[in-house]
Amino acid sequence: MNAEEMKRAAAARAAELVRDGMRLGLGTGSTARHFVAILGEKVRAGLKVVCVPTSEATRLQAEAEGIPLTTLDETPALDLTVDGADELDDSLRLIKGGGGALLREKIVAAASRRMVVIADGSKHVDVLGRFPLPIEVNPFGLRATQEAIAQVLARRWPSAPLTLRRGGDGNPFVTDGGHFILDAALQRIEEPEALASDLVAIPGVVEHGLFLGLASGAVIATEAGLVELGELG
Ligand SMILES: O=C[C@H](O)[C@H](O)[C@H](O)COP(=O)(O)O
Repeated sequence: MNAEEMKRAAAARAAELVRDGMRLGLGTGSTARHFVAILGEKVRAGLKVVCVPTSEATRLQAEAEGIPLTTLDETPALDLTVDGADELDDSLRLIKGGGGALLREKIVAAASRRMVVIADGSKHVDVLGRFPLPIEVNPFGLRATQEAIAQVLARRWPSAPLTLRRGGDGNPFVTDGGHFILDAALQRIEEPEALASDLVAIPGVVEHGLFLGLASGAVIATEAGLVELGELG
């Protein structure tokens, strides 16, 4: 199986968890995209669900698929969110935000009774951190916030690069919420919980890509087949 086939296989397994009447969170990214496509097929075949998308990109795809959408204002509690991840470890701790959707993804995951991660085997790691950690910041005071983050990081990572994410046009990448993203190349995050509390204490930090205690299960597609972590049902 190539990477896309693995993503599709993980998404198809997660789609089996969906029941009539469910309120769903729809993730963002190339893996979640497969889930939304499969869900669209089921909806067109008669499945009744309402869904909250975690990004404008996912909202557009879901609309095109004919999936009924709602908002967290109308539907503040969800049954299940299915989303991809940039990295996950055996304890279902995640790094997310490679596509810049981390803020809405975290709000939606936190509003869901269950969050199931879908990924190909390359995302499953022993220690988080090889994927640069996305940190979403308010554009106001960018440089001051960047320096405050660098000081916090320097306690454990004396020379970790902290880079403002840019789009293809060279301008700063802007999230759906109108914020910027700083990517921290940390390589190994031995204590993600400690780093998470340090980051949220910095004014100007809107959110970070460490998802801790949010995922309840994962479906990981490997060459040898599907591996399930945690609780799916
Ligand atoms: O902001 C993007 C999201 O956190 C994605 O879920 C994550 O980047 C994984 O995306 P993909 O499935 O494309 O690797």
